Amino acid sequence: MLVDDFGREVSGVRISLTDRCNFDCVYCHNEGLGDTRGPMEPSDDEMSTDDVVRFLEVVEEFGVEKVKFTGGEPMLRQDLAEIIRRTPESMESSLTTNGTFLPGRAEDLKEAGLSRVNVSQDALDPEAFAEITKSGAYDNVLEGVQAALDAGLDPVKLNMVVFEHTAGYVEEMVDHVAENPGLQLQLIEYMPELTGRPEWNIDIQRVHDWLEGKADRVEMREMHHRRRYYVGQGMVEIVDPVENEDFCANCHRVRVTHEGYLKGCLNRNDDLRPMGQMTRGEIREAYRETVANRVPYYGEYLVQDEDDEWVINEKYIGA
Ligand SMILES: Nc1nc2c(ncn2[C@@H]2O[C@H](COP(=O)(O)OP(=O)(O)OP(=O)(O)O)[C@@H](O)[C@H]2O)c(=O)[nH]1
Ligand SMILES: C[S@@+](CC[C@H](N)C(=O)[O-])C[C@H]1O[C@@H](n2cnc3c(N)ncnc32)[C@H](O)[C@@H]1O
Ligand code: SF4
Ligand code: SF4
Repeated sequence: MLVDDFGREVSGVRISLTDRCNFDCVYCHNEGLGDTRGPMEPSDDEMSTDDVVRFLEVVEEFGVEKVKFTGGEPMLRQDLAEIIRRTPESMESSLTTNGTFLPGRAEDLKEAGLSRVNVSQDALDPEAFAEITKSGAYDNVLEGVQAALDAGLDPVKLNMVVFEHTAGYVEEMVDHVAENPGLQLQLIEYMPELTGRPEWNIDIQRVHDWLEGKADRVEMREMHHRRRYYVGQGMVEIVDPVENEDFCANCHRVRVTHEGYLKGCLNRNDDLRPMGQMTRGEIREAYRETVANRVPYYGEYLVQDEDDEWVINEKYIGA
């Protein structure tokens, strides 16, 4: 496994398969690429099936153990099951989706080798859901979650971004997973730096404190040192990257954009390496360079000045 200059092994890759989406969530960071999504129109800049598979075969040589498929909405790719089927057997594959296309397709994905799925569901209330996603697909998403459970995808994680529009629904969502075996919940800290709406922010520490009092047991996950709270039959994990040096110090994934650009960090677009029509040997080299240039975003790329403000480390200005 390759290790970067900060001692972080790269054990996983996170691949955005498309920037297209059938939703228009008010907070969407689109995996760091800004709002370039068009609803359903076909796109000619996406990696082909073969490009994705070739990349996975190369990183398998470096001992990468896990791949996460995301987007945009990755299930808009009709070749998703084929990609999963052709993913090297040694790698665990998981998917992050808005869930709308899971009914009727979850079983195929499971059969193709998908291990588990994360479904974005920000509330148990259709009106709040519609306001956030700009879609009327609430029932469809619930059906998608059930289809994933029925297909035996395990676990099925619900992703909920904690921000102004959803804060009032956190308790209900925690109770929901506590009562439903097979479901887990990820409470994701809202990232304002990629959306430009700081006023929607909620202090995630308040949620940690509340869960600490409610949980039967608390664990720390190796990746990102995320805290996991066990409540009833469910597990609630907090994903809190913002201004969190410990989170970045334990970041073990390289990312790939839908056009096939390697990228060392979600929050940075100044280290992109296009794989384009590269040969396997060239991809190998580009991957090595990406890992070699990885830096923890908070704590190294951004550092705190004397007023505790996060500013770009001088080393990286103009680099
Ligand atoms: N800044 C930052 N945010 C991340 C990172 N990983 C996940 N997130 C945030 O968490 C969201 C949900 O991630 P998911 O795609 O569900 O996957 P995950 O939670 O990272 O992975 P698993 O728990 O292993 O399924 C992402 O879209 C980001 O908003 C990371 O490395 N850095
Ligand atoms: C970009 S989406 C891509 C996959 C799929 N379309 C979905 O919604 O699950 C991946 C995850 O990013 C989260 N996300 C998007 N914008 C965010 C933001 N500004 N802050 C925190 N999480 C965000 C979403 O809630 C979703 O769980
Ligand atoms: S469903 Fe996912 S990709 Fe689509 S707008 Fe919402 S968060 Fe973004
Ligand atoms: S370095 Fe930090 S911000 Fe960048 S991807 Fe890793 S955890 Fe996220």
